Amino acid sequence: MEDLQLTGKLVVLASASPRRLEILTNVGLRFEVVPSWFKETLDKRLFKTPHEYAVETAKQKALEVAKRMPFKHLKTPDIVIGADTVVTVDGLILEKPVDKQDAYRMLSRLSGKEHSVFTGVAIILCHEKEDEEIDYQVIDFYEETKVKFADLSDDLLWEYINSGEPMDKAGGYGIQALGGMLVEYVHGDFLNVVGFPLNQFCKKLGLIFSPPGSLTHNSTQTSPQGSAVDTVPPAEPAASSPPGSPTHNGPPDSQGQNIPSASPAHNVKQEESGRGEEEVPWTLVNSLSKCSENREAEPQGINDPAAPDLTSRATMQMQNVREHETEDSKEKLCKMIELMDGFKASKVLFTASKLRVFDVLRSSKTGELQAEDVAQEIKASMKGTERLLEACVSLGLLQRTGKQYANTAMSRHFLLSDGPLSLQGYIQHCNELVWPLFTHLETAVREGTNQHEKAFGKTSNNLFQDAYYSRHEVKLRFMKAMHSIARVSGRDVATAFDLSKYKTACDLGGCTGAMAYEFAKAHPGLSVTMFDLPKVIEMSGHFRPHDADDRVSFVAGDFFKDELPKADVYILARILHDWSDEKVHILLSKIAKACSPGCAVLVSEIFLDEDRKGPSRGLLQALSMTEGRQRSASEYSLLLKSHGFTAAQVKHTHNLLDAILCVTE
Ligand SMILES: O=c1[nH]cc([C@@H]2O[C@H](COP(=O)(O)OP(=O)(O)OP(=O)(O)O)[C@@H](O)[C@H]2O)c(=O)[nH]1
Repeated sequence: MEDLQLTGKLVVLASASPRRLEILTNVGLRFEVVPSWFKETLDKRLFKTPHEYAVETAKQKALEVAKRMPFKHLKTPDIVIGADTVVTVDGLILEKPVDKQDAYRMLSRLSGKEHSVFTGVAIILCHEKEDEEIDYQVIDFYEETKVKFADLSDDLLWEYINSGEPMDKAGGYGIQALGGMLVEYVHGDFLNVVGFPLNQFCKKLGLIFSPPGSLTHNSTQTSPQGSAVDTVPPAEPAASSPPGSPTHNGPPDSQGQNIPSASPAHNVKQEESGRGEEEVPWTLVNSLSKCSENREAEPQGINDPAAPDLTSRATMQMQNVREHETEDSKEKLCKMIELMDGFKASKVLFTASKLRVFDVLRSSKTGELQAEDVAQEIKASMKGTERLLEACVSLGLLQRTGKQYANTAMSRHFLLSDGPLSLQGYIQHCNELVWPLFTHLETAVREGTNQHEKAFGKTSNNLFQDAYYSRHEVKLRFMKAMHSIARVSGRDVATAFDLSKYKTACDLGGCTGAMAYEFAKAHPGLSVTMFDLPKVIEMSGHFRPHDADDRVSFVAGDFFKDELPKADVYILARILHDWSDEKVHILLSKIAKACSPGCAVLVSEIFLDEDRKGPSRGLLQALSMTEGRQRSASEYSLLLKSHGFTAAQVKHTHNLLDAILCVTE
């Protein structure tokens, strides 16, 4: 851990893939996610091999983010990671299917055959120079994994396609989930198929960042798979470029290039978000990088002399099947236990948050405390505190070394009350408002009504006027909840679409203004008016950021009754789900009247899958709704279309809220 050379560096994953996020989070890498806007449209015919295509796409994805961040996010990353996964079969490169028919074409081509999965990875090291220009060093590599599919009937394929799983996956399947059922064998790195070759990535990181002395820097490292280092001139546009184009100073995947040592060239930056320590198990990473030359010795499968003979392979396969079946039923049992205990886990999180356990641990000198010190700080019993802390450890909210408890990276990220991405406001809302409503779920289901009266002893005809904004402390709590959601999801929503042609925006029901500030930050040419009830506006000052942008202004009014401020783009973030279709029509018709041709409406909500089978976050939320309903992207698109807003672009942000943008003709 002391060896860390990533300490204080801003590491960015230039990917919207939730799998890549999970793989890298699981190993303790601390990073920000900035999905790339690079369109995967490189001309495949220009590449001699599929892996060159994947590597170049990965590189362009990462470079686009590395070059955008200093302007759009006003900070320069130190390291940007991009990746691209493709499947190759019959000389074709398969990416993500565009629709169900495309998924069918892909999967029926894969049926009964072995195919290759290539993931290209690019690691961009950004060096700020004295003249404020930035140097980009590119280290890229790829990994190949062979996968064999069983013979698949059309019925099975369609059942699988209708599950919705294939749509955002290279080759149209997800090996980590239902798609695993289609697979006979995998030769090579499993995580490479899932979208990120973790093992080789760690080796590369080890070579780049291992501390001086433990490895020789700038010596020639031979990589088992293609690995190249380029330096990209700072003025290079992030446009698509085939191999050999000016972004390359060397061949696209020539082997045996130098791996630069990034550590000496980097200024260590300490960011407010607490990127002070890294939790990557560096000893492991360093040993992996040292082992990389031994890779060829691993048994590769059927043609490998080191592989077991046929008889023992058959026995092993039978054992695998049995183990798989037992594993499968164990997995189901685990899922059941998780569901049964889910409410306890939520309540542990709520209680630890309410008692300020995470803040208390952070405030201690060393960042760690023993149970008795925590008990004293939170004014609770020793026995109860110890149980709570242990439960938190089991849930990944805390970590314990000996008797000392400390926050995990996840808690530091989301659970400190003053963190930029703090979810405390929303957690408190869940504890104080949603939890009591859910204790009456059975009656809510029987009666089809919201249980506000049962839970809080008050009838509410208008949830906002009668419940959320009736008392000062309840209003503040509700505003804090909305604030934390807007802070966590705001940047992804604000950057979901190119809004550069618009000059003014109006965030309707924007509550504390957090979303409006994110839009202003993301779009330097945009002025944003935040429009909400007078009762809300009078308290929005509590939430004003220190560096508040004066392009954001606040106007009080009721969007159902009052005239709307004029704007080129109307933002409805987390608004429409609260209302019936009838009320949504009233609001949209008011917006349509205020709009001139070319104006846009951006709706940000949890989008239900088209078959309404998920995401469960949206469907669970619906259970405590009053007159509103959760909708899919196409339902929102239809509502908007009926008021003349067409040409819908949908963005699944993989954050708390998705977004759809529609424009008037
Ligand atoms: O078995 C699996 N195979 C592939 C995947 C997922 O498929 C996609 C591949 O697409 P791509 O590399 O273009 O990445 P995107 O999702 O578009 O995200 P970027 O923003 O990085 O371009 C990838 O998500 C794999 O994880 C899978 O899940 N299982």
